[in-house]
Amino acid sequence: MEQSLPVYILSGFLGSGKTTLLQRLLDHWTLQGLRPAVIMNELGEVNLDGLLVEQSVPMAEMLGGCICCTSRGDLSTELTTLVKKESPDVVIIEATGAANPLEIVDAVTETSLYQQVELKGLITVVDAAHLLELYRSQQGATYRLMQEQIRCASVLILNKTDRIEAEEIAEISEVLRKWNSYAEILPAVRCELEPELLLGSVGGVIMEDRPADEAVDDGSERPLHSSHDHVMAYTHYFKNPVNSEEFERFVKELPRDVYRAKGIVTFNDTSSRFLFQYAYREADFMKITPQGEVPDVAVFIGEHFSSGELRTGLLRLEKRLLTRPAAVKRSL
Ligand SMILES: Nc1nc2c(ncn2[C@@H]2O[C@H](COP(=O)(O)OP(=O)(O)OP(=O)(O)O)[C@@H](O)[C@H]2O)c(=O)[nH]1
Repeated sequence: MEQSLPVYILSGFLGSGKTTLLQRLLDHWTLQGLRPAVIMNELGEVNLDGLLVEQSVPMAEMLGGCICCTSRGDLSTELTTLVKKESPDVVIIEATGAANPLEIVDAVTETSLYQQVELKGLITVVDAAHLLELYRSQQGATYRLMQEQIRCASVLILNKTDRIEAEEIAEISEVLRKWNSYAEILPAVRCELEPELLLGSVGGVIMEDRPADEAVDDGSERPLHSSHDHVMAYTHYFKNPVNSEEFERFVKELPRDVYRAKGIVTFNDTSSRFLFQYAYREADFMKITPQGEVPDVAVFIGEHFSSGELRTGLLRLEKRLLTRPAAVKRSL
């Protein structure tokens, strides 16, 4: 199967240092011989940040609104078009400072239904001085939005530490830890971080395409790779059709921390393919005949759930896991 295209979301409040980081990451990928592409979203009609990005980097711009306030479909379409037109090796979405990142997560995973894209994680850049000031006054919409952006990050960059004292860095790090106990906190000035270190800390999503023999459940306690990270999205590409009743049961029994799921599946006991939607504990299945080549895929979005467990359950439905008697006994 083809490798999935990694997608990163870059979030953070206005002026926190997102563009500074974006440029660092683009330089890093370009030096590695990769072809990055960018989706930029600006509140104004002119993309000033975009002017700072190398002209050779393909870029889609969504101007005049914030991604989460315009239709989610727009971002999803934009991403699909960019992938088709530019065949990048990696995509980064710089979200406007006013956007709620969870809406963007939703739009990216929407695209996973039609394209081999995989949300790797969400990087949130925090302006240390700005947050400290807001934390001390504890109010306002900005404060709440920042809190939201911090809460759903898979890695936090505590930027602009040159603007606060050493004790304050410790103080604000504690605040970040309180709001998000999963994400690694990386203090920085001008987002000067080793890109490998940063990207390595994003974690969160299991690589789907491991060889089947690695996925054999031998009943041992060997933890699945990153199964308890702060996962926001798990994308599962099916290799086999599944039984419709078993799949419906699986969806119905999803852990509470998974609050959204969607996908396209082929059942081995029906003639049609189905689009399924799951939100707020309700599932909906619709017959579809997709245009073109569309993979069977399911995306699960939530907080702190174990993607390893979901993956195991789905592999089992696909009969890609060899369940040995010992393992069966344990689960009874
Ligand atoms: N003192 C200080 N300034 C910084 C640091 N990082 C970035 N800046 C400056 O902060 C300003 C905003 O940085 P950007 O990278 O454009 O921030 P942004 O989050 O993309 O801003 P928006 O596009 O408005 O959301 C720029 O003038 C940067 O040079 C830092 O660590 N310390």
